[in-house]
Amino acid sequence: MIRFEHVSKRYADGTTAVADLSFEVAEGELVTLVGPSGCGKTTTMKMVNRLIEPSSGQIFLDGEDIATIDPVQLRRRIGYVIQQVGLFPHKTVLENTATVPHLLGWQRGKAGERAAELLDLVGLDPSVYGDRYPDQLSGGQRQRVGVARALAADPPVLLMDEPFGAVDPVVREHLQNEFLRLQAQVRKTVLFVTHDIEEAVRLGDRIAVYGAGRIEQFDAPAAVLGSPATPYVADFVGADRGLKRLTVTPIEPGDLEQPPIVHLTDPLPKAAARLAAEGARWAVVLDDQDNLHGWIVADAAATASEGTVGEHARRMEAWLPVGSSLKRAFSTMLQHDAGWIAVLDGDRFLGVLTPAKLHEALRRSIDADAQDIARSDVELQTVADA
Ligand SMILES: Nc1ncnc2c1ncn2[C@@H]1O[C@H](COP(=O)(O)OP(=O)(O)OP(=O)(O)O)[C@@H](O)[C@H]1O
Repeated sequence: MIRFEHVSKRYADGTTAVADLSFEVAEGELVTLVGPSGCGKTTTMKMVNRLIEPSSGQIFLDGEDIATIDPVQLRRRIGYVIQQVGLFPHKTVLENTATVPHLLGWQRGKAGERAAELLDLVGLDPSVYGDRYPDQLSGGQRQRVGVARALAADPPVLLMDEPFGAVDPVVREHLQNEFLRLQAQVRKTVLFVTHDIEEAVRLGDRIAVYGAGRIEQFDAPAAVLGSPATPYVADFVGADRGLKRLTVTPIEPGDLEQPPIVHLTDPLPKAAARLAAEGARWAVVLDDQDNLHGWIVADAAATASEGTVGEHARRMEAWLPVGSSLKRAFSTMLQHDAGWIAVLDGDRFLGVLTPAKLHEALRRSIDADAQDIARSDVELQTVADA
């Protein structure tokens, strides 16, 4: 969808911002460009919508050399979101969102409808926020309007330059998650600039790690974290790779423990006997449809001689869908101050993740990586020997 072929940019003062870049972003793929300040990320991005012209090389959009496309026409095919958002202060949120459809000459009503639809999509109720002005919004809400505006004319490509850079870490994580959900729906081809490796790992289908003016590694997040291509990447990714692996390692059914299970309608003595027989201190409580309700502790079950489990069960709020990252599991545990969390497949209870199991899963993931690295070393050695 977007292809760079030997692209370089030298500014008038002699600064080489990027040199000989070649890479490709597939349709519907989200590629993050990550690297320290001044390494050429923004220059790369601005060459795609021709805010900056390359000194040499070619960039193709859907097979077409963008140098041959009129810049105004080109920019209509490309949504652009920047950190400063750049909303018009004297226009309402709805008018701001409808900017591009207006420029494209859409009927007023149609443009307004589209803008409202987009605001809804980014989680802003148009009936609440549509008539507000940008200074009546929080920083996070302004960023959402920026994303809605970039998507309004339904461009196939989205360029995002540190779009969540100016908000605090909690709002940032929120916006990242919302954006991932949104991207799963709209499947745009996205180039996303960030200097934050965590953000790059969380959002990117693939990551381009920039050194000074060049890409040091272009790979899937797990590969960048697990087998950095150069010492520079290893250094940039950081020494705490184990922690970062939390982000890319999913909870798998095999990671889960199976505690005793009782049902809401079970008589208490029966549940108590079950717990005693298994030597368990607590059991998971399911409802009649086998959906998660909560848990019951052995003491509560043993001291009451009548009634049902439902009368003594506690609700369980700490749960996650299977496949969620270990990082989410960890933060859910902390947030609920829970010693374990329930893992579900849809509504179906699969088992529980405990801190010990979480640690095991993390170890497994790091070890698998180490083996991968060892294997690729061996392969390189074999090639060198041949
Ligand atoms: N108009 C310009 N004239 C001269 N040099 C420039 C110009 N714009 C950028 N540069 C230089 O080109 C290099 C790459 O800049 P660029 O903005 O692409 O980096 P970046 O990776 O996006 O950095 P940051 O994360 O700080 O935004 C830097 O050394 C910068 O100083």
